[in-house]
This record gives sequence, C-alpha cells and structure tokens, in this order.
Amino acid sequence: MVQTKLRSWPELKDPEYLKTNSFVTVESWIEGKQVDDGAEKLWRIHDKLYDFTEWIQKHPGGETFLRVSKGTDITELFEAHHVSVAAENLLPRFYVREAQTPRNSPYTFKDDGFFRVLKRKIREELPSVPKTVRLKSVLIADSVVATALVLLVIGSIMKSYLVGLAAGVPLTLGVIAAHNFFHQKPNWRRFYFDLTFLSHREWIVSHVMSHHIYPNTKMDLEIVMFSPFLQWLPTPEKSWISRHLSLIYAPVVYGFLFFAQGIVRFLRKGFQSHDLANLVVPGVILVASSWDIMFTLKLWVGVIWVASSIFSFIGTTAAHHAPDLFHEGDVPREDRDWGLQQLDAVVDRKEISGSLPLTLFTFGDHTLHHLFPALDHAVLEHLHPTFEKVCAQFNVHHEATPYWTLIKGQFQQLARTTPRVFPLKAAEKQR
Ligand code: HEM
Repeated sequence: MVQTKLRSWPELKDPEYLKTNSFVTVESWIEGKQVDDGAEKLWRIHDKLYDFTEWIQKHPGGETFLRVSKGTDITELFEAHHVSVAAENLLPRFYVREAQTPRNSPYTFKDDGFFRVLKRKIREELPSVPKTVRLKSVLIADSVVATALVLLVIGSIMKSYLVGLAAGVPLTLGVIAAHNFFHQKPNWRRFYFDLTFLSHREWIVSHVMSHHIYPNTKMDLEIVMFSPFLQWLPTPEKSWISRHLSLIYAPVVYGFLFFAQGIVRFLRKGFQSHDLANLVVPGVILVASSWDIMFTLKLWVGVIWVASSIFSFIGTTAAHHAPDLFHEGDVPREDRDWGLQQLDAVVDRKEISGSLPLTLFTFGDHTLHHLFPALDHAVLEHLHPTFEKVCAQFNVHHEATPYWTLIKGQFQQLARTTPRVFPLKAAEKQR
C-alpha cells in the first residue's frame, strides 16, 4: 500500500482505492475510480457524459476497454488511443448530459497544447508510413516465442534443466514483445503475454488504463503493486530498510512477482478459460519429457522465475525510475498538458534507440509509446522526426539516457525522499 499523504496536485481527491485496508486489485482500482470520477455510471470524456452501452461490441478497438471502463472518466484513454478523428466524430451520437463535477484528473488537453499539436502532426504523418511495417513486429515476436518453445522441447527431451531454463530468456522477450499487441485492437498475439503466470486481461487495467495514463503517480498500479517492498515515490515516510536495502532484496522481489500475480489471481478468481495460455509451457514440457511430472513442475517453476526476474528488472529500469524523472510528491510543471506531464515521467535509453527488436524486447521507444500506445512500435520508429520538431516548437528537451544511468538511477530513486521541482533545469540533471 502507498502510505504517503503527499500529493503533487493537492486540489485532487486522494484516490478512493487507496483508502481501504484491503488488498489493492485491478477491480478495486476501477471501483475507486467510479467513485472519484463523477461519471455517474456512464462514461466521462472531458466534461461530458456518454452512454456507449449498446455500442460496446461494435467498438473497432474491441469491447474490453469500454466494458471495463464503464462508470469512469476515460478522457486520457480516449485522447491517447485515437489518432484519427473518427472516434471524436462519433461522440455526439452517444451524448447524454454534462458532468456535474470538475474532472478529478491533473491533466489537460488544450487544442494548442503540446499533446494535441503533436497528435495533429502525427495524424498528417501516418499515411506516409508503409502499411506493412507492422509485419516486422509480428515476425520478431513470433520468432522469439518459437525459439523459446523449441528450446523448451529440446530441454525437456534431454531432461536438461540448463537448456530448459535458457528457454526462459526468449520466452521473457516474447512476453515483453506481446505488450506491443495488447495495447492494440484485439489480436491473438496478446496471449503471448499469458505464457507465464501473467494475464493480459489484468494488465489492460493495471498497465494500459492505470500506468500509461497516470505514470509515477498514486493512480499508477505499477507503483502501488511493488509497495511496500520497492517505494519510488519521494516521501520521508519510507523506511530506512526500503531506502537502503532494496538494492539487495530487489532481485528477490523481481523473481517472485509473476508467482504473486498468478497465485493471487487464481485464488481470487479461480482458473478461467482465458488463462489456458498459462498452461502452454508446462504442457509442452510434460509431453516432450514423456510425462515426467516432477521434471515438468521443477522446470516450469524455474522458467517462471527466470521470466519474472528478467521482466521485472527490465520493467523497473527501462524508463520511469530515476531521480531526474517526475514521481508523485515532486512539484509538477505548471503546464498541465497530459503529453508534457508524460515527458517528465518517461525517458528513452540511448542504447536501445534505433533497433526494433531491442525496442520490442525491452520496452523501448517508451516516450512515443506512452503518448500513442495503440500505434505499433514499428510505426513509432517513423515518427521521431515529427516528435522532435514538436518538442523543439514547445521548447521541450527530451534527451535519451544511457541505460546504466537508469539502472543506477532506479536505486537512487528508491532512496530519494526529497521532492524536486519540474521541469528540471539542465544543471540539475544527473544524466
Ligand atoms: C476506454 C476508452 C477507449 C480505448 C482504450 C480505445 C481504444 C481503441 C483502440 C486500441 C483502437 C484501435 C486503434 C488501431 O487499430 O489503431 C480503437 C479504435 C477506435 N475507437 Fe476506441 N477506444 C476507447 C473508446 C472509444 C470511444 C468512446 C469511441 C467512440 C465513441 C471509440 C471509437 C473508436 C473508433 C472509431 C476506432 C477506429 C478508428 C481509430 O482507430 O481511431 N473508442 N480504440
């Protein structure tokens, strides 16, 4: 649980889902938002309420996003996921009434603000991106998952834990690459994400709806789910142990994260049909090892541990946690534009830039991905010149950081208790 009373936007309500003493779940996050957002059991976009109930199944982006978000403010999700004007043009059909309360969000979307200006430029640029580029992402994701399965089969036939565990490496890269696909309209590659103990259905809430929209704030479940073990928010309430010993125990937390997510989910909800992908890895080992149950169980646990450790290490060091990045408790920049506030909480890594496989395998191209999550990473590659032009127009400096700075920075951030004022001046930066 995030203990801190600190808020970067004191005029906002403290999130309802953090007020209970019970375990935070994706459901409690949504239920809390339904209380906080003033959407009156409908969907809220800016200050208007809409009813999409009859249209959910016709949504080109799939029914899940709208079904799960009913009763909440979806302004940021709506703005970020639609680059074309098609969605905006449809809105009047579903209008019900004006909302009664001001938005409980720190962010704005002014027409002449950074995000909307960038979105218009990207809209103009998109037709010049070849339609086939997405195939590159598909090929990369499929190849790495196929490699993992072949290694698993070989390891199981040879009864070699070493080869079997080695399969955990491409498997993890495939799981991370699958993240590209669960941000998009429904497609079966999102199930690559579920080959370990994870569930893309839960991550559509914890990652797409929570983390992507409110990065590094108390509304970000990817901050809350590591607490109290890893506490990145700069608050004096952090214990000495959490500040200074996390370097030692973080690898243990990383290794257990997938088990914790899987076990908690199965205990709460039981086994559901869409969890079947969780059983592909043990199924392959079982058959290829000639039904050796003990070997299967041991190797399965080992592979999940490898995947959990690598995934969590990359996830926590890739883009969000270093003292130069905004975390709730810091003083935010005055301009509340959603895009600008995202830039303060996200960074790219120098070594990853320019390589699509590395981008897909390690949460690369993270800034543009945060701003336009439904665009394939292979498309994002083509949008950098436009992004840089708009950054220059708004006098925003967003420089890639060496990976080592971020790896160190993550632990410096875990130790940090003093708020900083954003945007940082060049001389204040540690890069
Ligand atoms: C929870 C909020 C929503 C999310 C997360 C979301 C997400 C998405 C995604 C991922 C796509 C596929 C984009 C692609 O293939 O490139 C999409 C497409 C689309 N959505 Fe939504 N959507 C949301 C709400 C809405 C609403 C409220 C409307 C209309 C009233 C709408 C209308 C459309 C339309 C027309 C498309 C196809 C054109 C386009 O990609 O812009 N969506 N949406």
